Amino acid sequence: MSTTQLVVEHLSKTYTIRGAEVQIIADLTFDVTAGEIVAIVGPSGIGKTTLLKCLTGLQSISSGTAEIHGKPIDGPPEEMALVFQEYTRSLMPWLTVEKNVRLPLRHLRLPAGEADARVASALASVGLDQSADRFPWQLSGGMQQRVAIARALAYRPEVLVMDEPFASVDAQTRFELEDLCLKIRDEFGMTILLVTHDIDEAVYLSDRVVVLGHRPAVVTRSIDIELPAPRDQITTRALPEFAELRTEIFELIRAGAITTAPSAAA
Ligand SMILES: Nc1ncnc2c1ncn2[C@@H]1O[C@H](COP(=O)(O)OP(=O)(O)OP(=O)(O)O)[C@@H](O)[C@H]1O
Repeated sequence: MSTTQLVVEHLSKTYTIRGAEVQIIADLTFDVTAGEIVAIVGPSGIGKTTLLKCLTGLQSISSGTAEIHGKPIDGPPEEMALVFQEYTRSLMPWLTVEKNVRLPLRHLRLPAGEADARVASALASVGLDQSADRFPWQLSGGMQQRVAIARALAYRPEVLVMDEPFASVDAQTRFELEDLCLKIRDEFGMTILLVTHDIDEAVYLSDRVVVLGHRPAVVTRSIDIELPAPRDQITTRALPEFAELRTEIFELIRAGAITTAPSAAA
C-alpha cells in the first residue's frame, strides 16, 4: 500500500527584496508518496531552490503548510537529508572521505559499531570503499559528489532531497550518478525529491515530474512518468514515450517562463 509522506498545501513564499515584499511562490499544492522519485522542474529563477529550502526547513514558509508524516515542517526535519550541487562546498576538505561520511552521524548517538557499519555500507553503495582514507580534494568531481551522496545515505533519511545534484559533473558521470539514485531507491526504499534543469534527467529518473511556472510560481502540471522498469540509459531514452514526455515538459516549461522581473507583492 502506498503511503503519502510529504504533503504540501497552498504553500507560498515571499522574500523581502530591497525593503519590498516579493512573492516568489504562490499557492503550491502537491504530495509525495513514500519511495517515489519526484523531479521539480521549471524555468530558471522560478523558485525551485526556494521550494526545496522551504521543504527542508531552511527557509520559513510564508503561508500554507508542508508536512512530513503529518508533522508540520518548521525546521530541518530529521527524516530528510540534503545533497547540493556544490559538493566542493559541502565536503570538509581537511577530513577524509570516511570522516566526511561519518560527520552527520555524531548526533544520532548510535550503538557502538553501528556508525562504522553504516559508513562502510554507504561507501560500498556508492563504490568508494577503496577511497575511505583519501581526502575530497584527491578525488574527481563525480567521486566527490558520491561522497556527498554516501554521507546522506549513512544518515538513512526517509527522504533524500537533492538540488541539481549532477549539474557540475561530466555527462558520463551524470549517467552513472542517475543510475546510482535508482539503485539507492530500490535498495533502501528511499523517497527522492530533486530539482533539475535537465528535462531528460527528470524523465529518466522520476516517477513523477512536477512542473513549476509563472511568477509567482504555481504547479503548472504534475506528470506521471510511466516508463517501464528497470530503466536503462540506452533503451529507456530511446523509447518513443520518452521523447513525447520530454517534448511535453519542454513546452510546459517554455509556456511557464517568467516574462517579468520580480515585483513587489500587491
Ligand atoms: N534569500 C533570498 N532573498 C531574496 N530573494 C531570493 C532569495 N533566494 C532566492 N531569491 C529570489 O527568488 C527567486 C527564485 O530563486 P530560486 O533560486 O529559488 O529559483 P530557481 O528556480 O531555483 O532558479 P535556478 O533555476 O536559476 O537555480 C529569484 O528571483 C531569486 O533572486
